[in-house]
Amino acid sequence: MSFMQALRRRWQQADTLVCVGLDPEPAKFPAAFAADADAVFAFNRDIVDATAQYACAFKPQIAHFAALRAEDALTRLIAHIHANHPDVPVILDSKRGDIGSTAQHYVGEAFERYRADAVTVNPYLGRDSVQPFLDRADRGVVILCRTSNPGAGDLQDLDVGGRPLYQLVAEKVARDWNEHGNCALVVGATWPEQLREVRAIVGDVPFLVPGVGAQGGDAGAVVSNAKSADGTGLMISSSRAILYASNGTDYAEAAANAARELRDEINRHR
Ligand SMILES: O=C(O)c1cc(=O)[nH]c(=O)n1[C@@H]1O[C@H](COP(=O)(O)O)[C@@H](O)[C@H]1O
Repeated sequence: MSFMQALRRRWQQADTLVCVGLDPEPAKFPAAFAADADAVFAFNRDIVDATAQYACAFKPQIAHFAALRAEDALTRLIAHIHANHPDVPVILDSKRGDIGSTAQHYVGEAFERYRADAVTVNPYLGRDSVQPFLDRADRGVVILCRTSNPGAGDLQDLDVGGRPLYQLVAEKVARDWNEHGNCALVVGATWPEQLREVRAIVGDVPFLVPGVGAQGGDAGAVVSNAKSADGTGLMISSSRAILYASNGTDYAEAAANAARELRDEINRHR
């Protein structure tokens, strides 16, 4: 089954638009992990198992693992998700982008090495840099459009023939790059107006929407402005607010509660 089929099925069957972000920061782990040599894997595994029922996707962020030399933990974590929660697709957040010959190796990294179902990609180098990802019709290509950070507009809002650049990115992806129907767009929860604008341009193309929780975005406004015609179309992603909801012995339960509360808040606005 392709990433898009798995995502749509998960939206329907589990009735959730929550994406659980996996961004390990050992300093924030509960004390019980201090003596655990495999803490990065063990903590994330516990979070995954506690939150899977509320998740339409998991999104491990690669730098959080690589900086800790924990690539092996990332490999095992994704294998654990596939084995134990096979209905929940995995988006590798690596925001890759390079000339085509190098991009091919990033494709191998995401889909062969880590066995992710989808990957985040930076479109700044243009279509040929994204093409090796687009060619993998079975995998999702999640393309940065209007990011959640305060400086998103520095470049993404620049005027290109009377329109901001992020709108052109949205249009190109939806009309030209999405030949296999495997594209999604990143639009931050911190920008409700832009969410509405991009939805109007791209029809039902799914959005990955980070920026609720720690970055302060309003999940209700995201849903009202950016849901697709059938009330889905969104992977609303939260990392720290779920992962570190408690650093006590109840960390897994607290993470599950945070994910459930986010799901319920989202569903109230659908
Ligand atoms: O592609 C992303 O996932 C992403 C895009 C974006 O515009 N903003 C953004 O915060 N992210 C990622 O989403 C996560 C947000 O984490 P929290 O703010 O803790 O929920 C981090 O892993 C970011 O790298």
